[in-house]
Amino acid sequence: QDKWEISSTELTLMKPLGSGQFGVVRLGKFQGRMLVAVKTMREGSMCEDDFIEEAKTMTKLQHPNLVQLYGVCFKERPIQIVTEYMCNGNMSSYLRSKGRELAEDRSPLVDMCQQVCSGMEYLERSQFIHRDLAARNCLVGEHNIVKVSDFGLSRYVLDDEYTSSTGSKFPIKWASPEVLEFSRFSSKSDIWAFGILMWEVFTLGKTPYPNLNTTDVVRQVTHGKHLDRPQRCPHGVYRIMKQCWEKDPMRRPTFKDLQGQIEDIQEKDYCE
Ligand SMILES: Cn1cc(-c2ccnc(-n3ncc4cc(C(C)(C)C)cc(F)c4c3=O)c2CO)cc(Nc2ccncn2)c1=O
Repeated sequence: QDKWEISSTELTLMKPLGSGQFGVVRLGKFQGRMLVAVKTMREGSMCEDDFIEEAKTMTKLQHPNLVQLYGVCFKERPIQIVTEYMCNGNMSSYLRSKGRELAEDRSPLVDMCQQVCSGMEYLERSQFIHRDLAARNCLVGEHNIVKVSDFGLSRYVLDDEYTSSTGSKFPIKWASPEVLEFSRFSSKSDIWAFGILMWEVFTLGKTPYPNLNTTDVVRQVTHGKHLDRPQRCPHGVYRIMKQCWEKDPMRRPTFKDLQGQIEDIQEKDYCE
């Protein structure tokens, strides 16, 4: 039995944590002691065989700012995906509920962006594309620890409403021009999404392009019109967001570049 294969006898399922793209996710116990999250795949929601093949690679992606994939139960169907547990849920809800406290001093907000950037820099270095980076797909643990979650899983979603760029569930507001026009995903389209995520952080979890419908968002993005600077967002931070929204993917920074720029802001903030 490979390390990444988990037997259902090693799992005890507990309270539901919510339902995601593939069905219910529950809190669980692994080997009777370690708290984990268990996704039980809803029939027909995922291309399971392709995912099981890829799971070996994904368990090897290990970083302090990535939600760790521990393994998969696939001997019985539906398959169950077992990951690290993050006690404070997704970052979007966390920003909307706890954002006030965070915004008293701006550094926790910059720090959350820096953590996501660090996890994404590791994925970039590993030539791994997230494809659906957004605050809702990051999770929060103790002490404002933030980790990137569900990276790469969108490749296995069978729901056309989500996968097709004209589908009702497609994340239009996080999509770069080349993704909207040609479905061309890359680490540079992850960079675009990271800029949108930074805007989510500094608006404490607002939905981007408020009051705009899909057609208007696509028109604005393809015509190079960007989100405005959020009220509580320092100009230095907004300059970073705008780099992520260069129309030409090759003119966007790398996550490595962004890591350095965000660290410079943190040092400047602390020295002020
Ligand atoms: C690991 N983990 C997962 C979740 C959790 C719960 C429900 N849905 C989800 N989601 N959310 C989003 C999601 C998105 C995808 C895309 C393919 C990228 C579209 C694929 C998924 F499979 C999920 C999923 O399963 C998650 C995220 O995978 C919640 C946790 N924690 C808490 C804690 C307190 N309250 C609520 N949740 C936790 O620790």
